[in-house]
Amino acid sequence: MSSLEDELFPSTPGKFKTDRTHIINRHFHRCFASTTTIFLWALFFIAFTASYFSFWSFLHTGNRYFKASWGGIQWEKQIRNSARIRRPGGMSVLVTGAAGFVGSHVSLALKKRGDGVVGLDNFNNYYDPSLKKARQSLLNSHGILVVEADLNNAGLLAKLFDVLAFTHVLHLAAQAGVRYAMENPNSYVHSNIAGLVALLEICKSADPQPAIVWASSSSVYGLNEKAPFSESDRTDRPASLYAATKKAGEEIAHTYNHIYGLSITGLRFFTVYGPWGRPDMAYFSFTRNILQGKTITIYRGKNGADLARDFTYIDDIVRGCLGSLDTSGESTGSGGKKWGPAPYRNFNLGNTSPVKVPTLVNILEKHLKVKAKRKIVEMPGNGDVPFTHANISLAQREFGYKPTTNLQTRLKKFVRWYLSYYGYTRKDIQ
Ligand SMILES: O=C(O)[C@H]1O[C@H](OP(=O)(O)OP(=O)(O)OC[C@H]2O[C@@H](n3ccc(=O)[nH]c3=O)[C@H](O)[C@@H]2O)[C@H](O)[C@@H](O)[C@@H]1O
Repeated sequence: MSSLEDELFPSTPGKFKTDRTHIINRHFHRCFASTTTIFLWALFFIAFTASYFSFWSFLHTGNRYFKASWGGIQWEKQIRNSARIRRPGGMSVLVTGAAGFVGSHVSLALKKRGDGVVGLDNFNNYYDPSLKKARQSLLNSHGILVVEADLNNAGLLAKLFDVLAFTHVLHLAAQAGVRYAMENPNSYVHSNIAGLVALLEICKSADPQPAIVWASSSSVYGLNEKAPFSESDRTDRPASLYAATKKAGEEIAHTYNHIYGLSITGLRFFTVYGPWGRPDMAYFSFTRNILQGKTITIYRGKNGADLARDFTYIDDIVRGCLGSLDTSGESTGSGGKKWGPAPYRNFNLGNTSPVKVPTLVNILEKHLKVKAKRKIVEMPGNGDVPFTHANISLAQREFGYKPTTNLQTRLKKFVRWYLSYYGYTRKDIQ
């Protein structure tokens, strides 16, 4: 069977080569006999080389232009439409990780109140990309464009800021997940370190510079035992590479604030849950396994102590993100210099009431009306911390952050979404 490769190359290369050598030699000597001919040949050679190179360079740039999922007049128009501000004093926000759990929720909330939003997401397959695509469709239906690209694509980032002077960047794109860091450490460095620096480099050079709000994590408290966790507590003992990259992110952010005058706010999210959530998280995977009759593994800490998390509902997190954006203050740099100090802030966004993991399972059982098959195992040394507990008074003081929801009632909302999204009917769970 002939393949494309067969068509590009002769099936028996060099077959006639020896037979034709003497004829070629005779032609060669005749042609190069006079200096005029040599001169003409030289001209021909130069012309040929020049057109060869310009042809390849055309192909290269042409390819980029035609194949890229971004760029072009139409694309720029879509960006401007998506970022159009529809309220007085509104903002135009670049949301990275817009097809993610928190990103999609905040993008919608911004759009609904009249701010302009452009999303960016690399749609990686850390978890089912079809869920990310579904979130993207939802955003599209509300007039939000989500550009598919990686943070490390400096050309694209530069182009975005070329097309639009974003007033704010909400940076939520990251390699998430505490335990996966042992499997794929490089993905954390790629997104949470290199990607963050790539973004800050563009923001620092933008004129005007945007204000930045970004997702840090409660995991930066690591082995901290003092409860509840306050922003002034130690964060120099991370328990996972994930936490270490988030902590490094806070230090990197500080550097860009200090040198270039970027206004930067880090949000330490505490185990966020809710509809359209992340399938890798415990509340989500427990739900899936319970419904499928599979055993769930519940980790237990030292001396049989239950693990606990300050589970925080997505709506509270959205309010926290909006509050942070609204109070972010201005960046003070341009042309690689800063003209005065700019805000540098870190806030806990938690719920202030930790819940034990077995209690989370009890609540799910109640809403799902299915008994879980539980397997209790000792917490493996894979980056987990025994508990998290947020002190949120700083965020409360700065922008009135006040979590209003409890796990019991809000998990019901998640379960309802889960059942409908995955096509369960009432009959399936009775
Ligand atoms: O708040 C945070 O800082 C972090 O919250 C979550 O991390 P985590 O709290 O570990 O959330 P889950 O993976 O949902 O785990 C919740 C609890 O369930 C436990 N768990 C998890 C999985 C499992 O199979 N069994 C189990 O008992 C974990 O040990 C943990 O105590 C997110 O995955 C991180 O991206 C985020 O930064």
